[in-house]
Amino acid sequence: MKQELIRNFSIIAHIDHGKSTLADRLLEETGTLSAREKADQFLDKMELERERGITIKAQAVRLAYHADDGRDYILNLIDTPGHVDFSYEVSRSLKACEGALLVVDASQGVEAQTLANVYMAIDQDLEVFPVINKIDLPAADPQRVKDEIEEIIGLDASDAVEASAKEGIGVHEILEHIVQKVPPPRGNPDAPLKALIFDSWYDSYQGVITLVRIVDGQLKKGDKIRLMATNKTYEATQVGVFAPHPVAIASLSAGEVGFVIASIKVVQDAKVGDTITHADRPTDAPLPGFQVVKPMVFSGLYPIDSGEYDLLRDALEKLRLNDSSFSFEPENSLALGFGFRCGFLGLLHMEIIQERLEREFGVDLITTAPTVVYHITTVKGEKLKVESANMLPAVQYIDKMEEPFILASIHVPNEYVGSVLALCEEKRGVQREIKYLTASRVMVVYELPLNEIVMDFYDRLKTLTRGYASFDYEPLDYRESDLVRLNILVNGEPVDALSLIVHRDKAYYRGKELVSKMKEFIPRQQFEVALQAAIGGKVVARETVKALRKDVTAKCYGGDISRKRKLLEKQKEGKKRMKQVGNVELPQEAFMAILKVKE
Ligand SMILES: Nc1nc2c(ncn2[C@@H]2O[C@H](COP(=O)(O)OP(=O)(O)OP(=O)(O)O)[C@@H](O)[C@H]2O)c(=O)[nH]1
Repeated sequence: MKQELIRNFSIIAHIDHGKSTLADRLLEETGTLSAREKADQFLDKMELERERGITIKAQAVRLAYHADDGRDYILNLIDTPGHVDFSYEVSRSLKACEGALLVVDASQGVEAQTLANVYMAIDQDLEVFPVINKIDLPAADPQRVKDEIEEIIGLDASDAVEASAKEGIGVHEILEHIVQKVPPPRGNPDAPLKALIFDSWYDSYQGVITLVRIVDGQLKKGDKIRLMATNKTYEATQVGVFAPHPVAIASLSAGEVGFVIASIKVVQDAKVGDTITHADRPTDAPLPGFQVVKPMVFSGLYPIDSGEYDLLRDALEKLRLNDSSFSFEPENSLALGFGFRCGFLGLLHMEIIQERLEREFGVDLITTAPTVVYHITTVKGEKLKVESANMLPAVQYIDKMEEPFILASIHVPNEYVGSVLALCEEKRGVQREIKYLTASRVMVVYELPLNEIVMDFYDRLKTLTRGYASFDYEPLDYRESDLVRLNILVNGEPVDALSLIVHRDKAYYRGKELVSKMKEFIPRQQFEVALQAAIGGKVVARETVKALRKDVTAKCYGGDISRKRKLLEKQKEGKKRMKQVGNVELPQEAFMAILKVKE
């Protein structure tokens, strides 16, 4: 395939601005998708993705396009994840492209997430051109959005395409822009092979499938290949493209995008960002930018029924096969028994995994509140990484504690700036910048402790701004901080799974709020239940759940049996999520109360 007839591009968009809908339109317009497939958005693969309307895994689809200039082009659409948790994957997907469409909702305008990805694309020298989507909406204001794109991002929006992915307006024009504006790839097909892995996943029939962009050289079926990060060699048993279904081809050459199957057993051996070369004629240096992504957020996952421990372990192993950024190791809790401490890229990643465990694998879980990784220096000078309060050494052994900070950018209409600033201050933020992007939109930049973000920051931001704020963050550094371990005691027994690490200034307040929230969730039992919050040996708050007096079904007067049964069933359902702690039954909500504490 001649490189001048290839265009590799991706679509950058804020969540819900219409990326998947537009991608499907492009597939349809180029005849890549059959009528039957149009019913469903093709690019969002997993059921969960479709339900939540978010794109998780990057994918590449080859489109054949007969352009107005009479030539036949190959357009490779490389789909990128749309969430801050997956920004490393986004960066690698963009590396596989020469250009990007910037899709902006004509009624919403530029949002924080759009910005992060668009700057990433500009940094990587991609040709970025705007598409104003959803012009069919009554609230659409394409001119305002074009002005915003020019003012905020500094991109020329004068010939931005005005489109409606929903109604198919502007789709042909977008394809022509891709052909005319995105530069063709330039790689040397005769040089030693350099192929960038920008996605990989596990398939139970084929093993690991990697999506690659050939930067230099050629990759043929049967070639002996080497993955440079692990230095392991394999045979490329299949080479192909998604069009959109997998089609085997003889070889992929410089500039092309496709998949390689090479009997790789686990995704950990074919990490995103790694370089594939030939075993017998290797390239000198791998492609730059390879990173091993590290989990940022940790949480304990425990089966409600301890008999499901093996089931949970198998499910976690299956999920890890497919997701090299997810980690887990066995953990033991006095309160919850045997479970696993799991590491995630961020909160969304965590929710996705938890949901898949319950939905696809049928494991009922108790999850503990998410925490971050703290750096501890002991009095002996040892350095520890601690990701749960229970791993924290006793105070007398700790010399210094550090916590991770992030740089958060929040975009918000100016009427909400006051509340956003108050929230950031309350969350121990350090203000960096407040900037008017337009007359009515403001960008607020704060340095914030990640520990405060994993609690309830995002939900509160959304509530305070009625959903109008958009939020993006990147890791910054570790800073020394005055942190303490807050213990929760149920009838005098410390519940290890409920301990948490908090800033000293907040410990008293958080402890107080926590026990009062827990009180709401813990059903009355045959005896009184005391809930206490303590720092070290010092109790800082106490609440009591009074003993049960009445029969719950007593109010079902008149012997209405169906109603009575319903109530009992409801109770049974509730039981499923109960965990026996000492002699007290705690529901899942009590464990999550930590997250629901408002300050
Ligand atoms: N009115 C209107 N709605 C649209 C248009 N394009 C997309 N939508 C709707 O906007 C919503 C979000 O569209 P998606 O294509 O799923 O958005 P996305 O950007 O892919 O979202 P993520 O996958 O979460 O990144 C859906 O309900 C679409 O039907 C459009 O041109 N006009």
